[in-house]
Amino acid sequence: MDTHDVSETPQFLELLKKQQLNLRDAQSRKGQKPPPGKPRWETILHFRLQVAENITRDKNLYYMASSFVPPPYLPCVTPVQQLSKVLIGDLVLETHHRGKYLLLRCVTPQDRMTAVLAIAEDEKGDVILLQVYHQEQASETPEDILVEGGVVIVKEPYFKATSSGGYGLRVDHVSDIVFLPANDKRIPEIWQRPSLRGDTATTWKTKGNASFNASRYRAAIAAYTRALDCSPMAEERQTILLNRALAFLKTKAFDAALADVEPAATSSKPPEKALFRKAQALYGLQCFRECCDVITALRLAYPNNGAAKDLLDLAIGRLAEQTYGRYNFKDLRAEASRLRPPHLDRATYIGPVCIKPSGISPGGRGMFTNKAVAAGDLLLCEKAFAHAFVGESDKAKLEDMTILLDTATDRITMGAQPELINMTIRRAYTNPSLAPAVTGLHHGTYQPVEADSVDGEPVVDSFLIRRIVALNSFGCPLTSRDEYLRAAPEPLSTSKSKSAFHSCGVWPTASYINHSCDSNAHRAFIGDMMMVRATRNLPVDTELTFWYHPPSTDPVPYLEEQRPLLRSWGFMCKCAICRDLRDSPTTVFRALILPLEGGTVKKAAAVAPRLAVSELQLFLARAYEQRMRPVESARQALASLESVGFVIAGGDLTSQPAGAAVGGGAGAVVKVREWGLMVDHVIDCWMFLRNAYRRAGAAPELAAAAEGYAKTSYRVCFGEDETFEETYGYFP
Ligand SMILES: C[S@@+](CC[C@H](N)C(=O)[O-])C[C@H]1O[C@@H](n2cnc3c(N)ncnc32)[C@H](O)[C@@H]1O
Repeated sequence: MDTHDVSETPQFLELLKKQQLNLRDAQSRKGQKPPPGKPRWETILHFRLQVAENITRDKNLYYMASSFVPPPYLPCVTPVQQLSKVLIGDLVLETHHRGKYLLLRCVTPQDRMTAVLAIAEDEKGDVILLQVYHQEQASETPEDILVEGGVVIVKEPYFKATSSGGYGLRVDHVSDIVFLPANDKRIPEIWQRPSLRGDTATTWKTKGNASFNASRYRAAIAAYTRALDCSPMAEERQTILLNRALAFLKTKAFDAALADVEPAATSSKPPEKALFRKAQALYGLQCFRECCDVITALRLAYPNNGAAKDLLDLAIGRLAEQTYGRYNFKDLRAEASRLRPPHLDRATYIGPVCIKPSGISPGGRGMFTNKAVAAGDLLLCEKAFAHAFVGESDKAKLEDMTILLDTATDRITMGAQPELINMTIRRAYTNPSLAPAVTGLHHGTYQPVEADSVDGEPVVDSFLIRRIVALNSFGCPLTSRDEYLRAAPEPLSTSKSKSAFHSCGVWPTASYINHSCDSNAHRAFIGDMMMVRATRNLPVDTELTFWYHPPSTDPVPYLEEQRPLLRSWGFMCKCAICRDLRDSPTTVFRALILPLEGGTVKKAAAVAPRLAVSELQLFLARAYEQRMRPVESARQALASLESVGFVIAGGDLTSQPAGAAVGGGAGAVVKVREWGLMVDHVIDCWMFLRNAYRRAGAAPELAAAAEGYAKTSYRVCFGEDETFEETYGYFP
């Protein structure tokens, strides 16, 4: 939703078509052996040169990367011991070798492109290019994923032509590759490396500590695991587990950290470190109540632990956010402008809503109110499950953005989607307890595997996640308020350029909200937090909707309006605005003639919101205000609101005799009877009204009411109203 779709840009379309042709060509060789390739030495030398070239590449030069999505295939769910071994020479092209596995040793250092690459050999000495996707990014770890001399098992290997014209193994699912520890019995003798002298729990623990101190957490975890394999005594075992828990915390593997601290933390006299690390893991998993309980116990037993007090303060703050939706939005804004990426340490609040079968999305689910709410109420304030940020500078944009070309769906997007897919896969894989929040989201017709673990490891289907990200991710600005100000007319505008949403994220709870152009909820962003508020007064059990794609403010034909919805999400909207578009004879009639009927706008709420007309009236309200004509400005501002569905009682200045104090006495009210469509310019309409009432010398209640409605609209559009005065202070 709101992602930068470039599916109709000719140069990208051409790239996609070329790739589809290559794929078809490759498919025609399915089942064949590849022609004899370069000799082993040449393959290795060529790859080493490529790695060296990438290391010495001018770091000031950036190219926007492109990434092709191959046809989906399922992850292996058969345990390794039930698979039979094959050799490189047995592989045939464009084939998933189901029921088989390859044992490989890396014979070069790794290279990093979209995937991690290395040349690997089998036991016969044949070599092959290995491409492993969705591993930790270079920004997350200084460690190599494919280590020269390291041995891996590739389950059900997929052998295919590469985009550069060669051949290689492609591993898309994280659980389809097993990194064998050096002491693994499956490693043939010829590949075994000399063991560490002594090979005791203590030597491996010391090695783990050294790796940890060098921030090499993968290596530390592997060393601690080997130390545990050496059957240490109870006390040392506990130390090793607590050390490994800390390394897991560093890699954000909170489930694993929790499992490691649990024996010590639940013992009769839990050590301080065990309780503290348990509390940290619970915080990372957003289990704030449990986190508070553990730190409270820790503070009782160890009252001088200052770090525990700090963590308790944080956890109490998170718990208030999670339980009551109490956020300090000014702080959120300040952090979002300071932090890069703008990932805020905040909790998710799920307000008066529930998930139920939808009345709009056939056979699907939707989100409903579970009690009556008023316009402006907070329904949801959700922290992203994953959020891929694209920086503001041109250099950052080139670094962070990728063109994602999906050969199966013909969809091309520009932005951080490949990074978002990667982050989502990694988070679901690293913390299996969090995975269902994402894997349970809508995924269209994609049929995932049923198993969620194999060989004690989680199975995360990368193509399922790709599909889920395609159907459920949101494009987002750094903050909605700043985004609005960038594009707003003077004097609000801070820039002339209008930015597209290249950053994007996955907010699983908000993903249950279905689309309607005539929506009753609105989303806004501050960093990686999404606020969803009601745009109208809603009774209990109302299905909530917001825009996936905002309705056009220009008069456009119905089918054009539907195109992005149909292409990206596979449905046509049937809301009042769309019905109106479909049934009205011409766009000209809708845009111009109808509103002028009888000199006034036909009661908009009785028909359907008309954005194009509303914008025109807003323009007039502004023009009249600039010419100091409050009566006309108020009339146009009211008309603009009515054109987007507002039903408003009172507030009109026209009926007042010239020169008289207007709007006074018993009739001095302006009251919203029904809220309309919450487009951003609604705030301006209310502010023009407030100014008109003041300038015309109307009763102060009118100006106060108009400002109150402006503030509610501001809260809906930007998620908070704590910056209202700061933003609208310029109004006289
Ligand atoms: C982000 S999901 C929304 C939640 C989804 N209904 C579910 O069951 O999880 C997007 C999908 O919901 C369905 N959908 C959303 N809005 C719709 C609408 N107005 N009419 C029909 N289907 C809709 C489409 O299948 C779309 O691809």
